[in-house]
Amino acid sequence: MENLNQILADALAAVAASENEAGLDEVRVQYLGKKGALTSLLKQLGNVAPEDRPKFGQLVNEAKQQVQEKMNERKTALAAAALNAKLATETIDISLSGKGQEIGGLHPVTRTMERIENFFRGIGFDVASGPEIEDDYHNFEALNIPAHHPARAMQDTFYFNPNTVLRTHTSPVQVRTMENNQPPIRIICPGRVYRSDSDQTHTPMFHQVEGLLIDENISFADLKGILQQFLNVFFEDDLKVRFRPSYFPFTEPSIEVDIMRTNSKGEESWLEVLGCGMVHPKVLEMSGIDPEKYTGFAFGMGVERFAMLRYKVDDLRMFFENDLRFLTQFK
Ligand SMILES: CNC(=O)COc1cccc(Nc2cc(Cl)ccn2)c1
Repeated sequence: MENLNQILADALAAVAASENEAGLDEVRVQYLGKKGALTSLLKQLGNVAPEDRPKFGQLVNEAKQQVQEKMNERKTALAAAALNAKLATETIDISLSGKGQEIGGLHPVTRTMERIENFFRGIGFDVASGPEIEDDYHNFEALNIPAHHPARAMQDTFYFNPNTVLRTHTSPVQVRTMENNQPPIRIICPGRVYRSDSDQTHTPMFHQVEGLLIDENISFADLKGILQQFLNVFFEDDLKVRFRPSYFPFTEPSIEVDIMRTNSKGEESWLEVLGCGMVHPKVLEMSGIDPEKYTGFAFGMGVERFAMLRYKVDDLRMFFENDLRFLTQFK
């Protein structure tokens, strides 16, 4: 009988000492299995006096029952511990500060284009767009740029083939608008343009906004008034503006517009900011608009140039390098 008590004590100690379900199962096999220590005791029933056999059998079964109950408790405890351990690795501390969602911002060139657009939308212009891959006619000929004109040369223009180019300005959008609409026409055409000469102050792709206003009785005074007002609003200053004679094949007269800049030492200088002029009668005529009935003016400006002036950026390449230290300043 003391043998049974010793085996029972060992079994209960083994259950309590089991670290995991596998260990617990080994204890089950060791004590309750077919060849288990407790089960084996029943095989020794033959050695027990007949009158003691019922009692002995009962004691052994009670011992097995006790071990099984302890094993069930231990199995439950081990499972709970395993679950808590797993949950502990998956807990999220909701009191931690969030990663935060960075808000984006617009590119300075985009901001400048929208600023220019907003002014002209405000005085009744529509915004027109068109293809960046253009045919020779819409990019040059319709603008009175003859075949031998230097602007058509390869050092300025990207050619796909003799008749297909990357547009060198957004004027073709204005030509297409004139071809498809009769006056009054009031549009601005912002967009990408391409020039094959690239160096420190020129990039092969840059942005322009051109404008076109055609109606009856449009005069040079309208041109001056609207562009003076645009420049004052854009630069938020009552600027001194100079309209200087120039030449473009598509306007007559042609004008280059300068604004007066004063540097930190108070020295004044004229700075060219855009070109404009009264639309050449031949350009109107080629696009189906009667120059005897209608007159108009047009202008063109480089967006990066305006962005550099407004944001005091001194290197054109900054706009294209996507350096976040530069771009995050414009959020
Ligand atoms: C950056 N751009 C500049 O310095 C000068 O741009 C200019 C100047 C004068 C006129 C135009 N555009 C234009 C368009 C048509 Cl459809 C007819 C006549 N003119 C663009």
